[in-house]
Amino acid sequence: MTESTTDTWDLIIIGAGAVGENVADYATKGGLRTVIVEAELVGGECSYWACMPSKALLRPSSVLTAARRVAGASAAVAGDLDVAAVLERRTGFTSAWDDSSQVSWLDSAGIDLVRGHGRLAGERIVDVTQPDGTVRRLTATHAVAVCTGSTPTFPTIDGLAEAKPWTSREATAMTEVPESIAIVGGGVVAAELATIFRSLGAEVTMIIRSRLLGSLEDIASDAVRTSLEESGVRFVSGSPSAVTRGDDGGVRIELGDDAPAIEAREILVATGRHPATSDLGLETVGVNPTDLRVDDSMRVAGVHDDWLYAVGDITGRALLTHQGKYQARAAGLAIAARAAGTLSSAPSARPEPWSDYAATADHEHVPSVVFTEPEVATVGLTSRAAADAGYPTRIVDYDLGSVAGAAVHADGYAGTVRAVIDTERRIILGMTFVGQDVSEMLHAATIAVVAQVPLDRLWHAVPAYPTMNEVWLRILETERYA
Ligand SMILES: Cc1cc2nc3c(=O)[nH]c(=O)nc-3n(C[C@H](O)[C@H](O)[C@H](O)COP(=O)(O)OP(=O)(O)OC[C@H]3O[C@@H](n4cnc5c(N)ncnc54)[C@H](O)[C@@H]3O)c2cc1C
Ligand SMILES: NC(=O)c1ccc[n+]([C@@H]2O[C@H](COP(=O)([O-])OP(=O)(O)OC[C@H]3O[C@@H](n4cnc5c(N)ncnc54)[C@H](O)[C@@H]3O)[C@@H](O)[C@H]2O)c1
Repeated sequence: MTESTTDTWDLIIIGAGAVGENVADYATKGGLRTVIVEAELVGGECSYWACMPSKALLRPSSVLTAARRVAGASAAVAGDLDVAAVLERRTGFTSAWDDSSQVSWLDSAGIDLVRGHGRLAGERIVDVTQPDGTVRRLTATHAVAVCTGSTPTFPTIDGLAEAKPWTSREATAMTEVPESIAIVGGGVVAAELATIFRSLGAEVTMIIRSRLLGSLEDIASDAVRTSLEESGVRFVSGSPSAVTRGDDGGVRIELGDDAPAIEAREILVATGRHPATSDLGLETVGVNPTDLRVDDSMRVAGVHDDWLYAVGDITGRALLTHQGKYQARAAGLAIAARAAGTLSSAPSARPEPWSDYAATADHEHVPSVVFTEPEVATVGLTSRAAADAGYPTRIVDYDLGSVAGAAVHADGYAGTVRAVIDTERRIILGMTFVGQDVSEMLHAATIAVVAQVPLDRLWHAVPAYPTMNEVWLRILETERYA
């Protein structure tokens, strides 16, 4: 990539994760001259330490499990996973933590790159501390977008920092599988990594202080916990009070209250993430780093002249790559349209909901997949969230295993589908699918939920036989007749 000599652009973006890249792409297509500032690798967390390597590590064991569930195929897979090959395939997905191909993409998309740590230093000004220590001042004529992601949250536990705990970064980049690992936390990161470590042969202990995957429907969290337990994962209730790393290199974790201590080779902390707003200079432009608020075009509230945007994990709205990229499309288009004068820049002018300039679906229409065994695919509101929001609801559950397509898919297929129905408007507010390979069934539900397709029209969306999607018909029949 050729080094740019200018220091002024229409739009400056801090953070070249998937989200920053998409803001840049859409704004550039809208005619803006755009630069992106990146402190580590272009591509961000998802490409190198999150979505891609974790899913690459999970896939081999799902394929093996799937083959073992089909008589006739199972005999052909007598062996175990080839751990070295699994790790090597993972490394391929991260391009061995080399971002050259993503840098080439920036170049081809006409987006400039400045490497270094970016900090706001006043209105539309970003100071970049470059790898050689020099500071380069960049100025934006229209807008700055902060897309710096999120960082792991560490609980206060005596000795934790000294014990050098793993986070999802060390886990997804591991070169050897530890013989045992204790995982603190019961969210998505913990559940997916427990699945990975167990499938690769580690002894796994999960230390959870509340229900596993507690934000999901109980049908999902119960199924994943049962499956992890059946695979040999040990569950311990509580939260660590102290951790020490011994001379043998292993860790000892105290839980307090006379509970027996846990010993393992490594401790992995997966207790949530928080917006990466520290050392970003937000306070120089009057924004409290712990209270960053955006409208649906991702414009930061309370900034003089309304030139600052925040997009992706940094907003804490939905810590998911696809949702951050969706916000990025809205923000990139809104920034370009405001620069062109085709969209109002007035602080009071909120973008029209469901327009190109608004990330409206963030509020009640977010899809996500937990890639455990079984998989959990969800969109929209859970039954609890729908009730809390005051919607009149009915829950309709259906046994996915009793659908003909599922019986063909895997012998003894086990799974459940839950629809949360708004009984007044007769639309689906949320859906949860639990079972093998349900991730690929999610998008039909996303369309139904986002488009608010009436149940009586969904009746005419005929699922092909014999596929697992026939569960849609069963859900609608149950809603009508049961
Ligand atoms: C283990 C794990 C697995 C996940 N799996 C999935 C999944 O399967 N599907 C899914 O949708 N989501 C998944 N996620 C969530 C997903 O990774 C995030 O939602 C996504 O990466 C957020 O993108 P982002 O661009 O906002 O932030 P990031 O990807 O974190 O990018 C931010 C970028 O900003 C840079 N940066 C930060 N501060 C500065 C600064 N001051 N100056 C310059 N550069 C800076 C960083 O180096 C980084 O490159 C997973 C997360 C984890 C932890
Ligand atoms: N497949 C995916 O899409 C995927 C995969 C991984 C991560 N993510 C995203 O990353 C985000 C972060 O995930 P996460 O799992 O790190 O966070 P989380 O907020 O989902 O879960 C944190 C867990 O840690 C527990 N916890 C917190 N403090 C604790 C303590 N002191 N002791 C014991 N337990 C404690 C909480 O009870 C909770 O179970 C998620 O919101 C998710 O959107 C998505």
